[in-house]
Amino acid sequence: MSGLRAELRLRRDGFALDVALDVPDGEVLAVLGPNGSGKSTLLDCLAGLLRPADASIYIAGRSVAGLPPPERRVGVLRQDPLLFPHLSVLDNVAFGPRSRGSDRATAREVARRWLTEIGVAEFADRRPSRLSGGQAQRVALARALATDPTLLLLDEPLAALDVDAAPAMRAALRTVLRQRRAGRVAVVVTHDPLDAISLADHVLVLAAGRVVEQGPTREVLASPRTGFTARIAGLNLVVGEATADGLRVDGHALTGVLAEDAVPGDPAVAVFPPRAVSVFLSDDEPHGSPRNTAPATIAALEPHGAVVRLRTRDDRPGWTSGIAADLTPAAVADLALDVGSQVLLSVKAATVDVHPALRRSPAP
Ligand SMILES: Nc1ncnc2c1ncn2[C@@H]1O[C@H](COP(=O)(O)OP(=O)(O)OP(=O)(O)O)[C@@H](O)[C@H]1O
Repeated sequence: MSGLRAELRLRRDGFALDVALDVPDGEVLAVLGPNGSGKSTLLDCLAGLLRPADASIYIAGRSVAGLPPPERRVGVLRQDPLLFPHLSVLDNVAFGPRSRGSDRATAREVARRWLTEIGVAEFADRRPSRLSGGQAQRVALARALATDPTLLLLDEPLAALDVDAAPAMRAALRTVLRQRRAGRVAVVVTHDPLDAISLADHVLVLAAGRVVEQGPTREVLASPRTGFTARIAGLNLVVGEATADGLRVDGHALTGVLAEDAVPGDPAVAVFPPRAVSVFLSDDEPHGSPRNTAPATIAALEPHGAVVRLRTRDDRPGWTSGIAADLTPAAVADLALDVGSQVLLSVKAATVDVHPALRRSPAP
């Protein structure tokens, strides 16, 4: 048995955590949930900082529930990089392999390799006080990886970074987590559905200490069953392959804005909000951007606050399958829309963000 498998029950005044999870080897789980839902508590249990009596945790087939943190082979990255101020960047990263028995030269070689991998090798000789917050956080990621953890725990690794520093860290996380390295599972706590989409194979949503949703990332975020997930997701997600100017889905093009690290030919996901989708009758002249206009069939029309949310059937090739669009009640009446109506959907290219996505099957 490999991967991560855990069943945890913990009680403390006014709060109970009750979670079962199972992450296959090499894969990434994103943990989402409102404040106070138990995300950090879950990570602390996995790391061994909390050791509830009622727990079974298997990492790579090894039972670790009774083990203290250093014996679990778990790497942890928190919002605060917590680097040793008196050591150079290189020695901060070499510290893990050193304490696991590597000699100094080998530990430094491992450290250098990870610093290079994460793109921060140029800071090897600096003290942490001379790093920006974003650089320090990337060094902390290299430090967590240099211990060769079988479980990598990331607790909101982007939350403390400002908007300028976050992209480099996000790219570093994508590089590392997309390797889908055999013998390693990663669990990342995040508030950002885009990070869940681009980093994680599976999503687990916690509410008040319990799992309220769990499953493949795209399924959970595309068909949210709870209000919380709907609020954080609430976006159209179209999976395909990146092109030079957008996404290709089943041979059909969707023009959009490519994220910096999206590579044409690689798996990608296009993301756009329901309010960015315009709806026309099939026999109307196409409006908006003709490039992103394609036919769809209405599957459902439901009130959604002040608007009507339309969903399309997911039975045709291309990007218009299973899409949500928000319309005013007046527009629904004007167009005489009903379930089964044939319509044209149009979405402006500028509102379609194309992000790298994970490959469907793990790398060999
Ligand atoms: N050291 C502690 N002792 C007692 N209760 C705690 C402690 N830390 C957290 N709690 C409580 O445990 C519950 C879960 O907290 P936890 O920090 O795991 O949630 P979270 O989902 O990580 O929240 P956030 O998104 O705000 O970080 C909360 O009710 C919190 O008040």
